[in-house]
Formats: sequence, structure tokens, C-alpha cells
Amino acid sequence: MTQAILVLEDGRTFRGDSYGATGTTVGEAVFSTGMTGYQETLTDPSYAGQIVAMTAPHIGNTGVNGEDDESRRMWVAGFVVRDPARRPANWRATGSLDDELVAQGVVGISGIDTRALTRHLRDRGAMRAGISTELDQAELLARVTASESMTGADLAPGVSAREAYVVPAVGEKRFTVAALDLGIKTATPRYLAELGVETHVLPATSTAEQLLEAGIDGVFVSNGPGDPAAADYAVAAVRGVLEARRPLFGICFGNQILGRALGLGTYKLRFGHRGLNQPVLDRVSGTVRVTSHNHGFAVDAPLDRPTDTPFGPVEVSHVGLNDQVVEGLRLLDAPAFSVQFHPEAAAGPHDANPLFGRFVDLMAAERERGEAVSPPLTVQDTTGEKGA
Ligand SMILES: NC(=O)CC[C@H](N)C(=O)O
Repeated sequence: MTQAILVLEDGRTFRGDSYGATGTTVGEAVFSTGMTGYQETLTDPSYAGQIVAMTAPHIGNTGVNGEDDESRRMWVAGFVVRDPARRPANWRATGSLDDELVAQGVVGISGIDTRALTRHLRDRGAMRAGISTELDQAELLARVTASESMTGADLAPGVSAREAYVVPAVGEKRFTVAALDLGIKTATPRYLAELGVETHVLPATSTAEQLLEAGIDGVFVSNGPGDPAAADYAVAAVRGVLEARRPLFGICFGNQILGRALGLGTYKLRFGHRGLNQPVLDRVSGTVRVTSHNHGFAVDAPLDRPTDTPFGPVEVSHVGLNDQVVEGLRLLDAPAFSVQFHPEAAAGPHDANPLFGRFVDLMAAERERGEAVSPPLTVQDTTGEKGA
């Protein structure tokens, strides 16, 4: 078996076996505590530039399948596991994870004491790292210390769709939404489609005008990789959408971009939140939901009072119960809200799915309000379906 090494930027070194593609890779070492969902993790564009260590010890048990990809390819910079499955077993499996990692050129390492690695990252913070099957420790460390840091990294345009595309509504179309693709996961337009939303997915650097033109009823701002402080183009676009008072919903990177558009700051968390079991308090309803997370940055906002912004006051609507991190924002006088966690929940849990319904309700309320403010003069309903 080919040997591999994992070297962290502070010199801590782990030796193991090659898993997936051979070669050398560098990225930010982070850990995910999801017990399931490795295929969704590997194909989540938000993980671009990151070497992901899975804390669950057995990875690859169910192989890979043709249904669970969250985007067109795997994006992780590298993959670290303890004990890979020797043989996948699942009725949906189309192949083994090991073969798929090779096919997609993802350099990984197995046989690692992922518990020790996780404790190290938890205590010292996420840091740059490298995996190699060809370099020695000193050579790899030199590569790692010369590599880009996640702080200041602008990665969304690199993962986003190049061309706009449309995901049709399932059944009757009720709303048309533009989604700013900063690294969107396929589950998101799927959830919207189920609620009668036609989603026009637009590239990361689309302008406010383009979003407003395509998103007649609302604008969605997706999750995505990199440092939100580096995505000024998205901040400018979101500001334009807020100025137009078009309903807006953001997830994860989208929450950070909304925060910045409102004038709030963002900062890097020590080791971030990545996993499927993170408790979040919804302060509006008083409920606690167990949610899916993948973020290394967070919005800086006071928890105890709303903050004044050019678009009216914004309050922290959700708080992470492990560490009191801002997990959601809600404008009090404008139709915009966002969450730092993942209601599209791929992989699960599905506690937060109703947030898509909240977006739809917001669009319905704004439509009604618009109609009340300026009633259409001569609109006649010729379809016979409306108001049935
Ligand atoms: N999933 C996401 O959208 C991640 C957002 C951002 N890249 C972060 O790490 O915080």
C-alpha cells in the first residue's frame, strides 16, 4: 500500500496510507462531525480549498451513488479518514468511494488518528495543511507554509455556474426567484421547486440588476466557499436587492453576505462548525432545532438588541447553542432574512426545512402588500386557476 503523510502548518505530522488519488495537495485542515453524508460533504462547493477530516471512523460504507451529489463534482482539497470501507454495501451504490476519489483526483489519506487530529484543530484552530504521497515531511511543510490562507480567499467565482440556468417549479409555478450562485447545493432549488418556485440560478458575480430582472418575486443568496470579507461583488449585489425591497433569503455564505451588506462585520471562528448535529435556538419562535452546519466564518452582531442599518433594524434571529455564535439575521422593516446553517440539510437533519416555507410566505406577503399599495388597473384573470 502506498504511504502518505499529512502535515499541518505548525509541523504536526500524521503518517498513514494513500486513500483516493496519489500526489500532493494543500488546503485548510478542518473537521466534520457528520456521522453520515460524506458524499454530500465531498461535493458541497463550500468545502473548496479545505482538507476535510471526518470524525466518524468508518467512511465509504455505502459507496457513492448517482443521487446524492450536491454539485457537479467533488470540491474538497483533500480528504482524511480513519478507516475506509473495504467493500461498499448499499442498494443505491454505483461504485466505491475510493475509486470515485481517484476518478475525481481527490488526494486523501487513511489510517489517521482522526481523534487526535480533531483535538489538535479544536485547540489550535483550523490551519493550513498538506497531504502527499510523494514529498517528505520538510518538503510538504514548505509547500504548506507557502500556500494561501483561507482568510481573504475569494473562492465563490471559481465554483459557481458559468452560465445561468433554470430549475423549474414542481407543479404550478407560484413564484420566480433568482439565486445568486456562490456555490449553491442542488438540494436548495429542489426544495424551492417543491414549493412552486422557479429558480433562476445566476453566476456569482451577477449584478443587482441581473438578480432583480430574473428574480421577479425574490432573491436567494447561496452558501459558498472562502472568506465573506473577500466577496465585495456579492455584497454590492445584495445591497441593490435590499434597496429595491425585493424579498431576500440567504443561507450560510448568503447570511454572511447579507450581514456585510447591512454594514456588519464577519470574523473567522477558531475551528468552525461542520457537522449535522448543531443545536440552534430560533429566538423568534423559541424553538431549538438540530441543524446541519458548514462554516468557518461568522457574522459579528450584538445578540441582545437590534442593530440599526440603512435598511432598518436587524436582529439576530438564531443563535448557536454550543458557542453563542450568530446563526441567523432578520430585518425588522424589510423582507429579508438569512441563516448561517443549512435548511437544505444535505445531508440531514431536516428540522430547518420550514425556512424555505418562510421565504415563500415572505414573497406572498410582499406580493399582497404591493397589490394593496398599487392595485393593478385592468388585470383580468383569464387562466381560470387563480383564487380557485
Ligand atoms: N457553507 C458556507 O456557505 C460557508 C461559508 C463560508 N465559506 C464559511 O466558511 O464560513
